[in-house]
Amino acid sequence: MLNVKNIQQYYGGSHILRDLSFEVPAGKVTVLLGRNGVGKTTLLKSLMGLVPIRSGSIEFEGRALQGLPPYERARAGIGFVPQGREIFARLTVEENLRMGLASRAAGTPIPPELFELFPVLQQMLHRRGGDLSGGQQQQLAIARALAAYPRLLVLDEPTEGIQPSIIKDIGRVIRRIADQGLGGQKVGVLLVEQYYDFAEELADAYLVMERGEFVARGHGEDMATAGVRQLVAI
Ligand SMILES: Nc1ncnc2c1ncn2[C@@H]1O[C@H](COP(=O)(O)OP(=O)(O)OP(=O)(O)O)[C@@H](O)[C@H]1O
Repeated sequence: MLNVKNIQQYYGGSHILRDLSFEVPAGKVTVLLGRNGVGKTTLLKSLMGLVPIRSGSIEFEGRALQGLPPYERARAGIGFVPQGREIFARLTVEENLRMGLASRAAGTPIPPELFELFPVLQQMLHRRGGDLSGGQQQQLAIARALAAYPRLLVLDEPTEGIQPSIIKDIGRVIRRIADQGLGGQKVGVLLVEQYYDFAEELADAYLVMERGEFVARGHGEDMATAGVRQLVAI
């Protein structure tokens, strides 16, 4: 469903993404691992149109996305959960979720499924985002991305700084979305993660990045035998 071919990206003179090609299939979790600063966030920002690529192609469901602004990529069916969550601290949980509906027709209700996935958000609907714990904010950021019923969910380190019980909840939600879809449609997941055990548990497929290049890739069940933990150990 997402088909990326030969993308190259530069920050000024620094060559950050070096000829990357990969696919993210529907109904599967594809995990991207790598140490700090290898280019994972830059890759996600390139997919979302937040930084320009120099060359290569990004196709989603057969449609070329390169050159389109971020809101059109969101409207095409891609939900993005950025690193650090970036929820609106002064808006309520409900208002944050409504922001996620901005690409849908006016008056579209918040999908009730979101509260099944994250019951805590129902309880906190009228609290300000900034008053939630870090883990609850992360759940809100994921729910906001899901509000528009994306067919591709892109997450940048959702476990960073989150307590273990909420990490488990987030893992269950990611698995459920990949297995059961959302709003009757299949969903592919692209997950950037540094927490190896979480990544291994969820991965149907994996990619390992070093200095802007993929140095290993394969099926999730082969991660242990392929020594991926050592490749990303700090
Ligand atoms: N706006 C920018 N301008 C110039 N260089 C940048 C910019 N953003 C990132 N870089 C550089 O690009 C490289 C890749 O950064 P990126 O944030 O994509 O890595 P990452 O793998 O996501 O790391 P982390 O896990 O720490 O977020 C790094 O060397 C970084 O210093």
